[in-house]
Amino acid sequence: MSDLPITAVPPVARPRDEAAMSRPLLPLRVSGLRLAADGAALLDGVELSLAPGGCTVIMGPNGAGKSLLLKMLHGLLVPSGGEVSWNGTSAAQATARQALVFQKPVLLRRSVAANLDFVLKARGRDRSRRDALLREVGLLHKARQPARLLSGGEAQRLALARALATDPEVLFLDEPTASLDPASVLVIERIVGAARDRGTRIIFVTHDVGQARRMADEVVFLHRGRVAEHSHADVFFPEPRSQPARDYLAGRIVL
Ligand SMILES: Nc1ncnc2c1ncn2[C@@H]1O[C@H](COP(=O)(O)OP(=O)(O)OP(=O)(O)O)[C@@H](O)[C@H]1O
Repeated sequence: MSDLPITAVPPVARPRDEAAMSRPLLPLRVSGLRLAADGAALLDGVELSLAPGGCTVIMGPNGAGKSLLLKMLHGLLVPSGGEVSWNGTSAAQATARQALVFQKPVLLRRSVAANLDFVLKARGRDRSRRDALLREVGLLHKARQPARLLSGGEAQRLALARALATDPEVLFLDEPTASLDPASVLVIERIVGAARDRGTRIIFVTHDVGQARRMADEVVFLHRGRVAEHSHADVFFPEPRSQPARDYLAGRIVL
């Protein structure tokens, strides 16, 4: 739990807005989004519109605000100003229809299978899907093994299966392959790509330019807490418009 002055959204029950629940979560509109701590703006004036479908990759140098933006879009942090609207639904109310996979997966100290059983039961999903999910991420043969014995790549695949078990409309990934070997990276990318092809909206933070090229339909480039560029991947990689993005892609230090 952070002791920093940023406010996490309290886990309180909110009244169900039935009309909002039946609408798809996209398009997303973010306007004037600001997050401040101790008087310093960590995100400022963030404007962003995301259409339904596809994969948006968020890139930018260390400390640009990528993880904070993801957490605010997912309704885990309260903005200091501005608005996040998922097709008229607030970020806090959209959380349960989304999933977030972190760089370091947090797994239950139970078997691989029990990690999925827990989520399927908690979300009222069909528990017979468990084996199909484990097969999809190549872990069916490890179903009875304690999750704590999984390798880093296997643990991340289980975290991804757990996220997909909730049938999220939006899947956020925050550097999910940062410590994995190249083969595991490609496995994760294949699973995420398949989810995208089934209609899950993907929002993916990565520093890996090769991965961004493979995954992105469009790129949001953050710099110093602001959106420096938001372009289609076919435009961003060959001809980035902003100087920070040009420097970043060229491997130059971006401050
Ligand atoms: N709870 C917090 N309170 C105050 N400042 C914070 C808090 N969390 C993050 N920050 C600061 O906000 C800035 C943006 O952090 P964030 O984690 O979003 O960066 P990032 O773009 O994801 O970076 P990286 O690529 O290094 O993961 C950083 O300067 C960080 O130190």
